[in-house]
Amino acid sequence: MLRFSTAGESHGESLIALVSGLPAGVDVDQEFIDRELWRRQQGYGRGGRMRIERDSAHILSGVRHGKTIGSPIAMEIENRDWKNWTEVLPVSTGDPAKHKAVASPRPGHADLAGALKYDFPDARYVLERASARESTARVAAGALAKQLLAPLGIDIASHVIRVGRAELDREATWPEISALRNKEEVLLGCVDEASESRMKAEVDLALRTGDSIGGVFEVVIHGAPAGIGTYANWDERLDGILAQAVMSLQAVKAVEIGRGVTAAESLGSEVHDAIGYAEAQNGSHTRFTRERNNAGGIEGGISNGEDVVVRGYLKPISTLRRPLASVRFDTREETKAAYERSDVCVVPAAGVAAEAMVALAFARLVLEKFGGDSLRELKRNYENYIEQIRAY
Ligand SMILES: Cc1cc2nc3c(=O)[nH]c(=O)nc-3n(C[C@H](O)[C@H](O)[C@H](O)COP(=O)(O)O)c2cc1C
Ligand SMILES: C=C(O[C@@H]1CC(C(=O)O)=C[C@@H](OP(=O)(O)O)[C@H]1O)C(=O)O
Repeated sequence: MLRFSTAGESHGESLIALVSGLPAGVDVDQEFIDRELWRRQQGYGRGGRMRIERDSAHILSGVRHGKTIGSPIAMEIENRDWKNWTEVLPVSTGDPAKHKAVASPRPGHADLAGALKYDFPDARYVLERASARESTARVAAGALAKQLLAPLGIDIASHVIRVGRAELDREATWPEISALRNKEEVLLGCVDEASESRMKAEVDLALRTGDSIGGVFEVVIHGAPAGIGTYANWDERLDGILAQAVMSLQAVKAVEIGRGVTAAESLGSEVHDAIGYAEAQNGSHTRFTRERNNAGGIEGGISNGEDVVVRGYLKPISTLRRPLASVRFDTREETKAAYERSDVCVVPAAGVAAEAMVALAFARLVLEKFGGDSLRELKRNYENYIEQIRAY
């Protein structure tokens, strides 16, 4: 079974990703992993921290001569900012006088709920692990899942469809979405220049006014066959599994499959994707066709052979330069919420982290369905099934 977990705090020495259950023989390209980590660091509206970090995964185990060997893979990503925090946040007892309290909880962040739960006098330790710095380790793990899926012809990319009130005003195609990954400069990860400059104006307004902003990203799985996930049991449905994977990311407050949100206000004839039949097209595993994909490639909890489309809705960042009202942890006096520094907009970065989560969730289901202790065995099983689907 493909499993992964992460460890590490935002200003600790490093982050750890531990991935087990990958078959042997999968190519692991260090440059690809680091490029994914770079992509997660990009986007207009990020704070000062991204000028400090230069994320790179150091592979500690499970890979030899550039290929997986079937044993657990541990990766370490250094926090460059750690050296600025060694006295404030030492692992050993240290000097309590050096502790820098996060004295008043930030509405929207984990500060208050976390301090109450773990019985901390302030929120310093809470934000250390609640921080989305953790998503770095997920991206490193997700890069391995992507490298498992690539030889099966399954590819995953994301783009931004909303920042605040500014929305992408046309449909995006797969070639456009996938090409965004090759850009050397990322503004807001949107396929359309005019829409992107409206999105930038939304971020500028938040920056100017000491506010913050959220938005919507879309993750697309391209090239997947029909038949992944099942309606047979509630916890095996592909839509449910992807929703949990994406919702687990910091600041994601809603998940949509295909056009799930607007479907609720539309008629069935406008929503459901009529079925046709034609000769197999390039790259398509089935000869059943759809003119549109409002279902987002999933029906009955099963992939139906169309692109799988998952959207994540991000609330605005919680830390505000012009903070909301809060209360001091120590005296209970009214004050403003804590502010040190912060991102203002993270929609493209969250999209990259969501790609990783989607890749890990999908790779797990692919491995469960097709099995195999080596990539060769997996590919043989997979290609057999693709043949079956083609011949249906
Ligand atoms: C890539 C990324 C970067 C983030 N950066 C910040 C930040 O700089 N400041 C902040 O207050 N929240 C930031 N967040 C959001 C918080 O991590 C998140 O709101 C917090 O952990 C509380 O969790 P919740 O929003 O899921 O309830 C970021 C989220 C993501 C995905
Ligand atoms: C470090 C990252 O994001 C951080 C996520 C984050 C939060 O509260 O989630 C708060 C900020 O941390 P800091 O106060 O150290 O600047 C962000 O920079 C990252 O994305 O790699």
